[in-house]
Amino acid sequence: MWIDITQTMKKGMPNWPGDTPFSFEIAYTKQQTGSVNIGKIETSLHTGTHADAPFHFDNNGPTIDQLDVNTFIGDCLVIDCRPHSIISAAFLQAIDFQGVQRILLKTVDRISDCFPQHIPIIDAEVAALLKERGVFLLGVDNPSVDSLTSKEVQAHHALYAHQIQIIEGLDLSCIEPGLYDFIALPLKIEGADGAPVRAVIRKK
Ligand SMILES: Nc1ccccc1C(=O)C[C@H](N)C(=O)O
Ligand SMILES: [Zn+2]
Ligand SMILES: [Zn+2]
Repeated sequence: MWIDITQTMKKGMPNWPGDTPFSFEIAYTKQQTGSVNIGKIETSLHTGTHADAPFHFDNNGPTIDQLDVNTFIGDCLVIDCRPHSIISAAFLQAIDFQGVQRILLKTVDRISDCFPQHIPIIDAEVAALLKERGVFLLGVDNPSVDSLTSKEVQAHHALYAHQIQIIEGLDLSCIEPGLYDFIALPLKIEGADGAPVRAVIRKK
């Protein structure tokens, strides 16, 4: 059984302060077209469950359409990080990744209806550890891998420097730690800095 770990995209969903909120409307009704309803959306590409492309924080980095789909399909390990406000390399060092190349960090019991005030930050040293263990995808149940006020976005840069792709805004509310199959494919938007994903996992 596949489990959906995607936030539902809807009006009023949590949004990065000042960024474009998500909206969806029927632009042309069935009555207007005489045949079909046609919806349209407007959204920041960093609202809800999404992948960051390196171009998000590096003008020379690849855009979302240029990332390898194989990164986003395969085994993953869900790790419980709940007591920690800083996710350090020392904490992750002790965890057996079981040869898995994608890890998802669960940092909250359930995701909130509101944009969080504080989120745990990921120590920039984590990137080197993950690289050493063969991990190439890091997913979090937060809007960012860096602090909400960071301008340097060190964790983003460190992860990119170690070829580790980022997924943010997962909903791991009812998910127990452990090994899963994972699929979270970003929409193929040319030149984009990120894209929504539909993220699903299945217990191994
Ligand atoms: N949406 C934004 C609007 C303005 C400034 C930053 C953002 C971000 O999303 C950055 C965040 N560091 C991120 O992890 O993607
Ligand atoms: Zn993002
Ligand atoms: Zn990000």
